[in-house]
Amino acid sequence: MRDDAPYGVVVNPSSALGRGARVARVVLASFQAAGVDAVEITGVDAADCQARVRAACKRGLRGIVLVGGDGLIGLVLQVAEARALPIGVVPAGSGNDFARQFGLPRSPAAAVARLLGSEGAPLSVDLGVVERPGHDPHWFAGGLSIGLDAAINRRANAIRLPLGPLRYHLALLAELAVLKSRRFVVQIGAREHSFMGILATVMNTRAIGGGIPLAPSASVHDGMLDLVEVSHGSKLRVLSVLGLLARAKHEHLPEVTITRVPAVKIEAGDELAFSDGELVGSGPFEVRVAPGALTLLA
Ligand SMILES: Nc1ncnc2c1ncn2[C@@H]1O[C@H](COP(=O)(O)OP(=O)(O)OP(=O)(O)O)[C@@H](O)[C@H]1O
Repeated sequence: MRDDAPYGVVVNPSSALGRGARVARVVLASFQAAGVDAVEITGVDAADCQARVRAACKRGLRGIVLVGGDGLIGLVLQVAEARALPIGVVPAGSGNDFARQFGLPRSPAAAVARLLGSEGAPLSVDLGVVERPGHDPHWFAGGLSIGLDAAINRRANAIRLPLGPLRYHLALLAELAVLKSRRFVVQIGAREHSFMGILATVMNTRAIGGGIPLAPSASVHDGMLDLVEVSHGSKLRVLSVLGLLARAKHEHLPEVTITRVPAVKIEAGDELAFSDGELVGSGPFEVRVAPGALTLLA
C-alpha cells in the first residue's frame, strides 16, 4: 500500500444491468468529499477491465475499491497485483453475496465511509483457489458451485432483466423442472467417496444466489472451506430440501452433508463449475483455501 497513491475505483458498468455506473458516480464524489484521491478504472469488457487493473496496480495504488457484484470481485481476484492490495467493495450487483457476508452498506456513500474508516485495521479474509488440469489457478471469494447451483447460476446470468436476486429465484424454478442427479467423486485427504447427488459445492462465505445460505456456519476467518454435498431424492423431496435450505434449516437433513475442509478434489464428469457467479469450466477440480489471502477494507 502506498499512502501517497490514489485508490483505484474499479467499475463494472454492466453490473445489475447498469447500476454499477450510477453507483460509481456517488463513490467517486464520496472520495472527493473525503479529500482522498481516487481514479476510476473501467474497461470495455471483462478482459480489458483486468488489463487496466493490472496496469494501474503497476503505476501504484493505495488500495482498490470494487463497484459491482460478486462477478467483478472474482474478475479482479485473478489479477495477482490486485490481490496484494487492500480491497474494498461497494455492492452494485444483483446478488452481492460477498458484501452480504460482511453486512456492507448498500448506500454507496456509507460503504465508502466504512472502507475508509477501516484503513487502519483491515480484515484478513480467506479466499479459495481452484486448480484444473491445463488452466491457471482460479481464485474465488464466495464459493465454487458444481451441480444444481451452477446450473441455476448459468440460467440466471442469461436473464437480461433488472430483477436483482429474483433472477436466481426464477432460474431455480426453471432448473427444478429439469432436475437431474449427477455422480460426484470427492476426495478429502487420502479418503475418497462418491455419491449421486444434486450438488457438491465448496463455500468460503455463507450464501450464494443473492442470499441463499448454503453454508450457514461458514467463516471467512477459519482457514477452511465448507464442502456442501446434497444427495438426490424425489423432485418433491428436493423441493422440500431447497425450501429448508432457503431458511438455513438444512444442515441436519439426511440428504445434506457439510464438511469443513482445507482442501478437496471433486470430479463431476463434464459438469461446469461457476465461482463468484461466473463460469469456471469443467473439472476435475482441486480446491483449496488460501488463509487470510485477502486484505479487506470492511
Ligand atoms: N466492462 C466490464 N467490466 C467488468 N466486468 C464486466 C464488464 N462487462 C461485462 N463484465 C462482466 O460482468 C460480470 C458480472 O458483473 P457483476 O458481478 O459486477 O454484476 P452482477 O452479475 O449483476 O452481480 P452479482 O454477481 O452479484 O450477481 C463480471 O464477472 C464480468 O465478467
